Amino acid sequence: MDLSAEQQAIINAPLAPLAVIACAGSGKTATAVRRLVEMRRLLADSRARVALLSFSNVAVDTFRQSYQTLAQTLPNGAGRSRVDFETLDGFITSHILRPHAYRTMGSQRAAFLVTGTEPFLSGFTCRRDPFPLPITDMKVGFENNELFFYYDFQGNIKRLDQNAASLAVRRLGRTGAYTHDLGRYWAYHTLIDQPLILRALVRRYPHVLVDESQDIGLLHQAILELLMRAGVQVSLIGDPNQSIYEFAGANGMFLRDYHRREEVTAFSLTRNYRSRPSIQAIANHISGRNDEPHRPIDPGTHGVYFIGYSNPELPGLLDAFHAEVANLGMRIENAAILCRSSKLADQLAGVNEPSGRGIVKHFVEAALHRDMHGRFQDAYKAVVRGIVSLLDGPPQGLLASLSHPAHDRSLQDLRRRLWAFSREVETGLPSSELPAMDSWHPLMLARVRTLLQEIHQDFGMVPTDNLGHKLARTGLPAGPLGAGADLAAERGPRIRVGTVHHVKGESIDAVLYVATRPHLQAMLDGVETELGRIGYVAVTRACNLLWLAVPSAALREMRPALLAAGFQEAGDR
Ligand SMILES: Nc1ncnc2c1ncn2[C@@H]1O[C@H](COP(=O)(O)OP(=O)(O)OP(=O)(O)O)[C@@H](O)[C@H]1O
Repeated sequence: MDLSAEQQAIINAPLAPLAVIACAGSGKTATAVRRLVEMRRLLADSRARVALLSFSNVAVDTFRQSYQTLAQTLPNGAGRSRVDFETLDGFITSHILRPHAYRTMGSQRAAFLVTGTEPFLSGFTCRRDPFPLPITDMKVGFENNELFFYYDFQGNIKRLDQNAASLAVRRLGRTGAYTHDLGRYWAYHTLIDQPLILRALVRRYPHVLVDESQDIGLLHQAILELLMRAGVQVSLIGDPNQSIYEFAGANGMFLRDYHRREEVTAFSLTRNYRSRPSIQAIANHISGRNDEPHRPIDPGTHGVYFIGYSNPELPGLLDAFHAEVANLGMRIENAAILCRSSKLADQLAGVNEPSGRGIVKHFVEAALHRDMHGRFQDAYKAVVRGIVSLLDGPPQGLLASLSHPAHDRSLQDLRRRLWAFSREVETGLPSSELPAMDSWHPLMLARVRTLLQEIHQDFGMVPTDNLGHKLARTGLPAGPLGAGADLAAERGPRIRVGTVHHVKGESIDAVLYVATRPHLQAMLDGVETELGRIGYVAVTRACNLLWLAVPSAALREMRPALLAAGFQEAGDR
């Protein structure tokens, strides 16, 4: 790869904290992993380790694989294996929470994550008027160097009575349980209460590199600040204009302001390797930046178009996009239809509300995810919810541990068994194309019963009584669960539909972004708001073809601004 001068400068910078602000498609992955190799070269035989942290397991795996190839250039014995790749939360969990937090929590057992649906949590609430707040709705903020408890009221922060909240959190802490937010709270306090742990971490990881740093939340920042004060050199790399997790306390400010610190050196990446110049021009218009396209101008039929839609016309618009992708010789697996909300994504993908009642609904949902939409991960998670609901007093934390693969390796075998059940039509969850009442239901019941017996025998987890009653067939249709499944099969593979959040970090050949009027307005107004940044992320995923679907009712008013931004109107090709 022919690296740019900007990329080289970052890779070869001295061993010190860096702040790298990069535009979309600028090769952050390639740069960060090469920087890591160079850091390892500079550290030579030092026993110190370097951690490269990101926010998704996919990103972590990409870094790991890429490093394994590139690190071949390091001399033998240069400590090349002393690097760790993890998600930021994974790092906090494996180095602080799991091994050490129980002492600070006053618990007799190792800390464990809960998803929020575990029945025992109903006994944990925080005093609040007029109704107590479930502890799972409690959030932790960070202001003026202090943590505080609050809850979200229609998008606003409402501070809780701090004493009452702290009492509730400590009571839950004594059981060893934590929610995502409370996990970070306990990690922070563990580092303060147990300075030996902090010192050991600094010795082990004197250098930490955080990719996608715009996603660092306030509590993550609080933990990183403790590590930095104790001596860890932290480098941040990311794009503040792609900060789309504000609801989780990540607004990109930590990254944006990091270069102001005395010990930090600022760098930037301003060349987009991903998108055609016409797409890059729109990205510049939205972000107010002047980033440079790497790819040459090429007039072909690919490009950027807007097109009006009304709700009844949406299926036709999706078909037209599908046809255009095929016409241009692109692969449909490299195309995506994106929107802001998961509700609209489900509607566009044709996901129906699952039929059936109670626990049966989980299995119906799983079968539909698998058979109609090819969403195997979602199918697995629905099966996990169904099976855990059928266990009598399941081990605490089981639902969360099974749902988040990275969190607990001891459950590998059970996870495999549940994966097999959720995938295998012949031996596990039956096909949604069977008549639901008379064929799918009895088969499902018999196979769930067998699976529960095996789980009892092999893992010691006892099933509940009255399985037949809990898995009654009430509310199931006489015909197939996925009415229309035959039709879907006949139409062949379809372009995937998802939210913008789902495709963060990806390069996608052809993108159709289905926007509402507020989404469009926010995007055209720039990247100051989160909604505007979501539009920026959607646009900058596209390599070659970008279609923007605009509500017909807004077309007249928005046309001038869309043309000014660099879009062409679809009919004008
Ligand atoms: N020097 C280079 N020469 C050619 N291609 C490059 C170079 N650097 C990176 N690329 C390519 O650019 C593409 C985009 O890179 P990458 O996905 O890392 O971008 P990114 O900065 O993470 O983008 P985003 O933040 O928008 O997800 C990749 O296909 C990568 O291989």
